[in-house]
Amino acid sequence: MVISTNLGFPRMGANRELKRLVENFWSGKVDENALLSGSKKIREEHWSLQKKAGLEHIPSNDFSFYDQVVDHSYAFGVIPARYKNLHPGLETYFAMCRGLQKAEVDVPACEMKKWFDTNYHYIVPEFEPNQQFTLNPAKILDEFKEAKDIGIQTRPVILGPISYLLLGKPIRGAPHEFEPIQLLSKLLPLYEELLSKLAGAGATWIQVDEPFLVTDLSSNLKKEYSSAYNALTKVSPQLKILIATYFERIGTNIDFVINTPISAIHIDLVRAPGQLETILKSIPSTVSLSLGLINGRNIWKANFDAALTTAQKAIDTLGSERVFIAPSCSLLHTPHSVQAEKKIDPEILDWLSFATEKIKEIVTISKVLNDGNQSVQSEIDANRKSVQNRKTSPRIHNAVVQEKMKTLNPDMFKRKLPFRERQKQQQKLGLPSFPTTTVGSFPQTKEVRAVRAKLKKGEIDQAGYDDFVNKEIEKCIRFQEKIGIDVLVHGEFERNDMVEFFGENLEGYVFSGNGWVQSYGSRCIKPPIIFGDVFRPKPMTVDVIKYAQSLTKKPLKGMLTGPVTMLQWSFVRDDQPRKDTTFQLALAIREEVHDLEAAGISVIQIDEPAIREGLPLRKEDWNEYLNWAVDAFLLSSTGVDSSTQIHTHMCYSDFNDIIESIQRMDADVITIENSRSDLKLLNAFEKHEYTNEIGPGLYDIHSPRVPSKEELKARLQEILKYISKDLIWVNPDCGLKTRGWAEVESALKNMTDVAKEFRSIEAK
Ligand code: MET
Ligand SMILES: [Zn+2]
Repeated sequence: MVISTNLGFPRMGANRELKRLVENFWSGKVDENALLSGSKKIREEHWSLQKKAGLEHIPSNDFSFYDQVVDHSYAFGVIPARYKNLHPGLETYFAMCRGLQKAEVDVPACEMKKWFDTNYHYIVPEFEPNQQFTLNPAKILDEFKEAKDIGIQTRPVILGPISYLLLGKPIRGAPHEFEPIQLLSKLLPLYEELLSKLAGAGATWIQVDEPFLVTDLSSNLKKEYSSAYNALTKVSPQLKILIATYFERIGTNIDFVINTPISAIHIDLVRAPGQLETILKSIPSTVSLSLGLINGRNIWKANFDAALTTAQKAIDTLGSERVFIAPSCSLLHTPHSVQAEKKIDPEILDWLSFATEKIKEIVTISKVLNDGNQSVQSEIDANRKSVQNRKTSPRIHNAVVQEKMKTLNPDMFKRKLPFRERQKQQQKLGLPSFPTTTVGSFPQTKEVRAVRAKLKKGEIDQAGYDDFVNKEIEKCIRFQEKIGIDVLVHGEFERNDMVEFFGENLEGYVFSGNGWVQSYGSRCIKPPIIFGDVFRPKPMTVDVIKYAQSLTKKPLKGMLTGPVTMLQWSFVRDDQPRKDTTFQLALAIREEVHDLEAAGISVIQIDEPAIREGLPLRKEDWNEYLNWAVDAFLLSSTGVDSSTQIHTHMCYSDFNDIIESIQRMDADVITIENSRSDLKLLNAFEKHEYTNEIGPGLYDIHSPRVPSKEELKARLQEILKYISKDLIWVNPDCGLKTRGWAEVESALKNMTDVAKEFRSIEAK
């Protein structure tokens, strides 16, 4: 008999109840008791929902008030010294997550980082070389008991010791040679104690997540891994350990695993279906295999027939007793349920499956494998019909797009002239040295958002809305002219979000009403869904940009979101390679670029903030990705005259390892975020002799602080050490939409003054 299992359920609740609960707790609207009882209710609902669906291995401790990694830090006493004087309990916990400012206390939050290649962010643990660990297992044990109290035996989920340590960083000032993994032998006894307590409470299976097993690990970790799992498996004869890997193939890291007496291993067969064969060959006869068949990171219905074929292959080799059916990873990365979707077109809605539906899929597949089709024949028929309909629907396949894709030729991926010659032609823009610009958005004030909400509710009409936006644009332009910005922007007031705006204007996209996914803490995002061939039915930004340009004699920069970012920040099709979808997006943007140029716009920015986060987890896969990602950018940006200046923008700081790809993007100007990290990263541009123009963010827009002129001068001086002065642009490090006007005015004024000062020094 195969076993139906889940690796983790989204925490927020059907209507983001958890978000509201913790936010109300933070603002003092509800007390700790209300928080605890409210969250207990959410957990119970989620367990019951999975139980009712017929799922056998139901996870516990997949819940968190903020993030599962910070929960582990709290459970093992990994609390940085700066929080030690706070009240133990929730005050300390939330201070680590979000900082704390109250009478006499002012502590910043811990660093937050992306969870592997997802859009979920975790709180980075900080380890001291002589770190002391203390076990505080209450949360993990209590949640197990809570479920037991309502008659549900759960499989607790914990993060394995190797991955937990590898996710962390040394505290600031720790000696160079210190690496957190050196703490393993000290941490292990606490993991053993935790497991023994769980066994004591009645747990029989435990899921230990070791996602680092899908990354390139040094072989000396192998010893650490063996000693860790040899110890953990000895804790209790009644406790079986499942090691969970996800997001990529386990590869040769399987060697780490198979020599330890674990009871089961989970593999991601959605991301890495090819690994099944090898694993079936190497898996020891005492180990069960958990098949990650249902996509835990996307929103499409599973293809039952395909999943059943794969599962059958595993059963043929291992026997059904040793096979689990599972999602590819925790369902944390999918929304709660399609039940709440009232507005999505019914044809498309029928193709979707969120977490609740995915649980049912897992159960149905398990039933077929165990008892044959009889009891679930109607589900199988419905699934076949839906899968078939999606494959053949005219909504998905657009002949015009397909034809266009066939006509792509190498000339569409390069500018007509090399950068140096384009640079000469772009002198027509009449820009001074140290030209100033911004990254695009200006403050999205409460008022701007309120007017957009009114439009959505039908309280004002489109003309009224456009009128309002036009006035904002005019104000924004007058302000930029007044302080002497050289390349102006319109301010992006008409855009709710840089991806959603374009998604709404392109065909092939659909938007959920309630498809929220946790991004960090209580923050959720609702990624657009790309379901079909993408195309641009009509110009998207030309009218607004033309209007903005008509207000000024200075060059006005047209603002677009790049193809890779459009892809990365959406739920994407699983019926064609990501590359193909990205190229369709690129073609749509290329057409927009063309129309902007024809409308007289001679500076166009195509933002690609997400290009780096698309990097695969395995280094050997980087080139393939970077090749098509850069090609997509080139396809979107190169159809212009040499005198048209193409800008791009990226906001992250590690440029070193992809600098050659950035060079290949061949944007005339790139503005980058670098003000939060130090300027060392500009080394990348110097060392690799990056040839095009660069605007290293002169100040950090993520803080309301107004940088002084002295500060800005010092930074620009520093930048001059790395980048030759004829290539330097002066700009903030990202868009200004989250800031208030007062700060923006002062900061930009200081920035333009400093640029002017540098020009006049140079003139002398
Ligand atoms: C996350 S990058 C943001 C770029 C966009 N043009 C903006 O200014 O908001
Ligand atoms: Zn940015």
